[in-house]
Amino acid sequence: MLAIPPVDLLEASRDPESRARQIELLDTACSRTGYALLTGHRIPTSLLTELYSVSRQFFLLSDEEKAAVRQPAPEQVRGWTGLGSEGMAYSLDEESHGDLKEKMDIGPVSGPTVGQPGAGPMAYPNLWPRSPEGFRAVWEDYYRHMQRVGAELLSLAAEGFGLPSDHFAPMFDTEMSMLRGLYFPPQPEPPLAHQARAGIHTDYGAFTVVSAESSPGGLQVLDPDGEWLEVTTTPATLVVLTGDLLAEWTGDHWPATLHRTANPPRSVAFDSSRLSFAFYQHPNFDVSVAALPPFAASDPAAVPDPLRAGDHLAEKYVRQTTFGRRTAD
Ligand SMILES: O=C(O)CCC(=O)C(=O)O
Ligand SMILES: [Fe+2]
Repeated sequence: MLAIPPVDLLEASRDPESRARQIELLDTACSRTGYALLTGHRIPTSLLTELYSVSRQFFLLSDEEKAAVRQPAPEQVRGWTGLGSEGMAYSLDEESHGDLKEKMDIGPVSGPTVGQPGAGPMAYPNLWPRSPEGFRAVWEDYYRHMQRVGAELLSLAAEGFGLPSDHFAPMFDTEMSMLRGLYFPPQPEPPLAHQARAGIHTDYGAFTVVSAESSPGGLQVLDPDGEWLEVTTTPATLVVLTGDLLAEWTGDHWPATLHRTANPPRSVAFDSSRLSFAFYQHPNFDVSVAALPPFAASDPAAVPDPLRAGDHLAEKYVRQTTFGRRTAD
């Protein structure tokens, strides 16, 4: 398959013709390969350097120190969990051993969802580590950039679907997006059978925007022929994946991307660690998600019940964090 050029957000803001070209690239990438590379995102290199630096320092603290910000409950997706604590594949009802990763999650950094349980089970306040210094400021700054990049992607998507540029904006005005830092440590011992750095899954929201180191044992997507394709990541070339809600909105014109994080080859596994940052773009808790007009079935009997975004997200996260349970209790 021919490589699809990256979507360039600077080009998309240049003039109508350049914008149309970027919209077409996004549509081709999302519909054919399930992911797009993204440049022109205007995230300062210095911020990316700081993000990787404070995050590596955090993950290299002892487990006792990191436990001060441990995730409090399965449906409260905030804070740190250690190696083997969750299994992404359980979100698809696939059994696996726990993923060989540590993770740290934050949600919105400002706005009405922060700390308001009434806004849904995922609207919990963030948990901030005391060390390293500067962690919170850097993560908040990066989160805001991700919100902006995510909003720009939704505008391009809407225009590509023949809808007004701001079609999605009201559905994201109290969004519940999430930023997850992932640390995949070296593997001195061989993994168990069916144990990956992150098991096979689709992401649950709208777009996922990933920045990651290009070390061995990285992101792979399943292509339509059933082949696992390596996705080349670097901190500054972002990777955009389409999640479950975009698949619903587009009637699978943009299928939710099946992906996983592979283990490093044994020959380099002893000293091969990897950092990755996934921003999961989630709408407001109570948004009803159904096929948009260009994709809606013409036969009313074929129209499925709309999905409530918050219910879908909460259910998936609980399965992922409890190795398959469907409710938090
Ligand atoms: O390893 C990565 O870069 C992405 C991991 C992933 O897909 C996820 O945690 O949702
Ligand atoms: Fe993912």
